[in-house]
Amino acid sequence: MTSTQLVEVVAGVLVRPDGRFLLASRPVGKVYAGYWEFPGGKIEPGEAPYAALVRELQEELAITVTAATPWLVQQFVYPHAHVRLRFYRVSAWQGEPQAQEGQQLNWQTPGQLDVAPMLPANTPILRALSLPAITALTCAGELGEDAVLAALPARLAAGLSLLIVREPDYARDQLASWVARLAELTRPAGCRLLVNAEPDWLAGWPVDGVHLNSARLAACRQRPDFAWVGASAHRPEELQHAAELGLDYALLGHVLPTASHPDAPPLGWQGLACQLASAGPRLPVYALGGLGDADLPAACEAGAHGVALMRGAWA
Ligand SMILES: Nc1nc2c([nH]c(=O)n2[C@H]2C[C@H](O)[C@@H](COP(=O)(O)OP(=O)(O)OP(=O)(O)O)O2)c(=O)[nH]1
Repeated sequence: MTSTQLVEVVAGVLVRPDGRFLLASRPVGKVYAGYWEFPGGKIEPGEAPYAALVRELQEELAITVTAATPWLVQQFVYPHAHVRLRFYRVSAWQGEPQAQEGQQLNWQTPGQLDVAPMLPANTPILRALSLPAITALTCAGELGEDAVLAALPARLAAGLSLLIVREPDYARDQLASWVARLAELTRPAGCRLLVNAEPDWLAGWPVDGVHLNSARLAACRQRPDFAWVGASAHRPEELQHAAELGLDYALLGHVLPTASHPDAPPLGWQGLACQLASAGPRLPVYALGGLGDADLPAACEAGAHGVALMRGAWA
């Protein structure tokens, strides 16, 4: 095998209801033996990716997958092969995973990995796993700051861990004081706070990162220097650009009719699924636009990482 051949691989991220996910060690005799990976393996000639996933997890873990959705796609050049990895999130299966090939199995908590070493291609996957399924965007310009602040504690109590401040009509000083008010609630709750603004504005603000609107994303040539960086996208090419910059997530929409874009037709769930399939998302993508908590299963079914709620977060 030469490194110019593209080897197609599927891998399953088994996620339990408590949020923990399964890793397996690569057995003796395989390349990178002893490294940790997500269970899976090579797609056979003529085999559909989903069928390969079901087969591999049956062979390696003796389980039958009953619910899995496409998630991220990564390419990586190893000395032994150039691989394209299709990761699925597996949310339901029959049987209890049991190592069939002498591998070790270990359930891990997102963001708190305690096994090593991990296959190098998987680093972005582990970071993506620490992003929540539901994120929220503020819209205080429309609803009023007090309405958002009144609803925020319940959101934080329900596990909100990524809040994006989006106030396109705020001047810099107004935005700074709004962010400070929000940080008083988000900081103690361990919720990351990102702001949709000029990255230069945020020096010294109590934030964890920046969110680029699509115009800033288009102009961006290098990842801004923040712990967390996301962006808004409307087309597959913008998702690709965000991935090439090494951003942590993208928002894609609008999926359903929304007051933010009254004149533009919504993508719909089918349109979202088509865009995600054509982009082969290399970073987690949140569906955005006219959505509520109840839309999470449809978003995941379409291949999104989760949902981004705006008005639907504060109702
Ligand atoms: N299964 C799996 N493979 C991964 C992950 N990350 C990653 O870079 N890879 C790479 C390692 C290998 O080069 C390739 C998978 O090939 P493999 O040798 O494990 O495939 P297989 O289970 O079909 O094994 P074999 O029958 O060919 O021996 O993908 C991952 O998380 N899971």
